Amino acid sequence: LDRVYDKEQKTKVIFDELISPIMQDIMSGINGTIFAYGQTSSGKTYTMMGDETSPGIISMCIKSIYNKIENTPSRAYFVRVSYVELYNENIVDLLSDSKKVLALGENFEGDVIVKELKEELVQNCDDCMELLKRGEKERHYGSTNMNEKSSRSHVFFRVIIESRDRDETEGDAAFFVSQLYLIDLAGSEKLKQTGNVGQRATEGGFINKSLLTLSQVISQLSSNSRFICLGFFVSYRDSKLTRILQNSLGGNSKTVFICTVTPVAADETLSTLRFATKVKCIKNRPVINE
Ligand SMILES: Nc1ncnc2c1ncn2[C@@H]1O[C@H](COP(=O)(O)OP(=O)(O)OP(=O)(O)O)[C@@H](O)[C@H]1O
Repeated sequence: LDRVYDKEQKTKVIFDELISPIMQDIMSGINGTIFAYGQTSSGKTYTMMGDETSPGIISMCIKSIYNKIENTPSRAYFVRVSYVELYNENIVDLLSDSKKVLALGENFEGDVIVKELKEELVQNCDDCMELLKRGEKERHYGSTNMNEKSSRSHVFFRVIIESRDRDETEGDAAFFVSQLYLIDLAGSEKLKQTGNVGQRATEGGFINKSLLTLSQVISQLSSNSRFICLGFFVSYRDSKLTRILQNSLGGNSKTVFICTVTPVAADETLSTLRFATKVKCIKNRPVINE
């Protein structure tokens, strides 16, 4: 693995050591993805969202983006944000008042997109944080025996950054376009440990199934990494989670997986570490999107 952090380490250290270099690239047209992956109650949401005393990775990324914008007056930046939840295999826009279930499709370049997804143009750091909070209120959380406030869905906060040199005339200017995906996955869970029944058990079933597909895709990518360019089969289509993440997992993105573990269950820790080891073998091919 690239780094191992113990429980004393602050999220800020992870940001400085692993995420900060990606933030430089994001501002220059290279896509980035940051995942939190691990069993239930191991600290994924704590790491990504933070709490009153410790800011999370997402707010640090937002601050870093606007810091960079303020310090680069020679370029004009346009920032758009979307926030999506995948709950029981249904995609819902957390920033839209309508709770309509959205479909997946492909754009002209063949990249997977969420159809009819609202993208908000954001002018400053405070507005962006406000959107994050607004979406956060709409997310599905629920109480289980393992975690009083357990994420019942996977959530994808996406920031799209376009920029051009202010000296060039608008029509002729080359645009950099990059997207940063910040993803808080729901955690794998065992019925015996969570004590879930009814709706919670149904949610747990969907969570485990999508994570299993993610794990299979990671296995295929890690063992066939050299052959992907030759069209090796990868089962992205087996779940919406892996379809949405197609580009971030085996394509044009610099991707960081933060894998969280807890001593509560040793076998789950082992499986998370195996997953992390496989992820480390995947070779993406990020390019500047101009
Ligand atoms: N590094 C940490 N320092 C202090 N508290 C933490 C830390 N990591 C997690 N916690 C606390 O542990 C509890 C579980 O964490 P969290 O909800 O982030 O887990 P999770 O992996 O997102 O779980 P789930 O998959 O069920 O949503 C929370 O009360 C959280 O505040």
